[in-house]
Amino acid sequence: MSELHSPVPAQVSDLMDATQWRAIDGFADDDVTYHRWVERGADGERDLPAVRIAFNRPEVRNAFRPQTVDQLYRALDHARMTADVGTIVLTGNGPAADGVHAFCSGGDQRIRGRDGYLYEGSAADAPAHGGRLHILEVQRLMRTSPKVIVAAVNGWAAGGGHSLNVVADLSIASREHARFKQTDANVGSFDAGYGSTLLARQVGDKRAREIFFLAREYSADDAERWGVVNESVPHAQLEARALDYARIVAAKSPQAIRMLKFAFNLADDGLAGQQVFAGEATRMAYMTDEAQEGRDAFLEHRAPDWRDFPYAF
Ligand SMILES: CC(C)(COP(=O)(O)OP(=O)(O)OC[C@H]1O[C@@H](n2cnc3c(N)ncnc32)[C@H](O)[C@@H]1OP(=O)(O)O)[C@@H](O)C(=O)NCCC(=O)NCCSC(=O)CCC(=O)c1ccccc1C(=O)O
Repeated sequence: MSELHSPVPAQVSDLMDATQWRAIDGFADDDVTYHRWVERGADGERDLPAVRIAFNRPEVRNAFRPQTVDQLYRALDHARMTADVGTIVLTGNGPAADGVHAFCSGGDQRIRGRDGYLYEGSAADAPAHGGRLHILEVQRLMRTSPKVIVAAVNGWAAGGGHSLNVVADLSIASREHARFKQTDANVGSFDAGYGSTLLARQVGDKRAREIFFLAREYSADDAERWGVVNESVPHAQLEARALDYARIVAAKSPQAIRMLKFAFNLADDGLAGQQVFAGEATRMAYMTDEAQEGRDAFLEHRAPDWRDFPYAF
């Protein structure tokens, strides 16, 4: 436990209990906020095994522009590489000035060019300054991250925001404010990858077609019944429930959790999924005396001695 308390961060959302979080150094971004779960007590402060990543553009229902996607990717990747983090809570800040809550409403249609979404202002000089569609890179990172990603759907999940909920490992929705609508076809877009295919796995083929083809709004309770979220909870309890999930995940074996996540993904992700699963299997193999003998024999310029390591039966 650290002796010092970090400053209590700004209250970025109605649901965030700021006393349970600290800002993470080097991430003073504005389109996305990134916080580490902490426990502050009389005897100091300690980090707890979850982070909170939130869209922070409530005035446009948390739509993402290229800068938003860059910041989201950077935070997710930092969380991926933080060894004592088991769970990533993905949510939206708000509500907006009109009182409406949003998780994410997908790509920002105001800056959509002919070949993708365009950077604005000084960011327009970024190396990849043409049209971007890199929320798909975020989706892939969500799949390959060994952490459990919990979507805390606090309001609108529309278009590409609907797809992010689909890609998350677990989802909880605000009973009063979460609303779901797959609007891609309304605006000439189509998530023909995870957003549609995994959705069909979750809700069944006919229902997935209905959600995409008809783009009708549905509620948190519908989402729970159909299997788009794990549970619908009272709005005020949303983030606390996500942290309950984080607490439960933290009580499990980290190795078992990541092997299970990658096993769930393997068939749908094809060879790329097999590679991710196999990478973890290789890591486990490296931990054995047998693999160490292979390495040592090479370094000692001798033939490996495998006699202690029988072929399995
Ligand atoms: C979410 C709504 C249903 C909410 O409706 P409502 O509460 O009535 O609010 P509004 O009055 O509509 O909105 C308030 C305010 O916000 C602005 N706004 C909302 N959403 C967006 C948005 N996505 N882009 C820009 N601006 C937005 C809205 O204009 C209002 O502002 P005013 O100034 O007051 O006018 C409803 O808002 C809604 O339907 N929103 C649009 C949802 C949508 O169609 N999203 C885009 C879908 S396509 C997509 O996400 C593509 C991205 C993607 O994932 C992808 C797919 C395939 C390949 C690659 C990619 C990729 O990498 O990007």
